[in-house]
Amino acid sequence: MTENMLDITNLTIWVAKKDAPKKMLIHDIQMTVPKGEIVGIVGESGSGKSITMKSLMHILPENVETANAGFLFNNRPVGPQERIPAAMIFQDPMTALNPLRTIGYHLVEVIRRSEKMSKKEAEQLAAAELAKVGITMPEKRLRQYPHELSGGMRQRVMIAMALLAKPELLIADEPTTALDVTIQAQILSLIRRLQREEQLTVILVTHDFGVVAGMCQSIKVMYQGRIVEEGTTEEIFYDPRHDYTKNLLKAIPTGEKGKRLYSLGSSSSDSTESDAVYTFQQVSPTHRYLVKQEG
Ligand SMILES: Nc1ncnc2c1ncn2[C@@H]1O[C@H](COP(=O)(O)OP(=O)(O)OP(=O)(O)O)[C@@H](O)[C@H]1O
Repeated sequence: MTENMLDITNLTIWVAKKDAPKKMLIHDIQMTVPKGEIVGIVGESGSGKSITMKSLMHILPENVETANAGFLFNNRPVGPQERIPAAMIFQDPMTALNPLRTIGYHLVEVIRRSEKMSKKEAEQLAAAELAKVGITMPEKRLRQYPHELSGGMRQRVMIAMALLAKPELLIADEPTTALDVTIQAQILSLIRRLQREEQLTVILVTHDFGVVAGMCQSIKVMYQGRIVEEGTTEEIFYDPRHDYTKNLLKAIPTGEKGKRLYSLGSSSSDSTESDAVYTFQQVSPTHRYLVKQEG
C-alpha cells in the first residue's frame, strides 16, 4: 500500500479584512501526498495554490489565519508552529536572493545554520551542491552575485539551497514560469532527476497543465480555494470530469498566466458561493471531482 508523506484534513484559510467580514481563501481542503511521488497542483492564478503550500511551511502572511489546519507528516501530527523537513522554491529566485551577497554567501549561510564546519569546508560543500544541480565552474559561481547569473542558473541555485536543508518534501511553486521553454524543460528534468536520486517527494505547483504532463504521477486541480478534481495524471488528462479541468486542458498550448479560463460567475469571497454545499463524486479509487449540491 502507498504510504502518505502528507495528509491534510479540513484546511481552511481566511484573510482578515479591516472593517469587513473575513474572506475565505481556502475552503476545507483535504489532500494527501503519497511518499516518493511527484504530485501536481494545477490551477489558475489566485486559485489558492501558493497559500495552501505556505500554510504547510508556516510562512503565511500576517493578515491570514488558518482553522482546523491539522495535518500529518509521515503519519505524525504536526504542531501549529512545528517545522517539517520540507523546502520550498519559488517562481522568482531574485526575491529569495540578496542582490548584495554572493551566491557562495547564500549557500554557506544555509550550510552553517545546520552544520558546524569551517567556512572553507562549507564552500567546498556548496560547490559540490552546485555541481549536483548542473552548474558548471561551481567555484567561480560561488564568487558571483545573483544578477550575474541567468534566470535558469538562479533557479538551479535555489534548488541547491533547498537541497542543502536535506528535505524529504520539495515544494516547487511555479519553478519554471519565469523561464523560457528550453530552460523550463531543463529545470523540470533536473527536478525529476533529483527526486529519483534523493528519494524526494515533490509537490509541483503550476498554472500550466503542459508542465505537469510528463512529470507527475497524480494531479490535483484547484479552483477558487477548493480542490475541484484529483486523480492520476492519466485520469485527469484522458477522463476529466469537472468543467474547470476540461477548460484548463483545452487551454494547454497557450496556458497564459492570469487568464480567466472558467468562471462560476462569482468569486470565492461571495457569501452565496461559500455557503454552497459541495460533495465529491468518486469516479475510481483515485479519481474524484467536486459537485455542487443543488437546492
Ligand atoms: N496576504 C494576503 N492578503 C489578502 N489576500 C491574499 C493574501 N495572500 C493571498 N491572497 C489571496 O488569496 C487567493 C489565493 O492566492 P494564492 O497566491 O494562493 O494563489 P495562487 O493560486 O498560488 O496564484 P499565483 O500563481 O498567482 O500565486 C488570491 O485571491 C489572493 O489574492
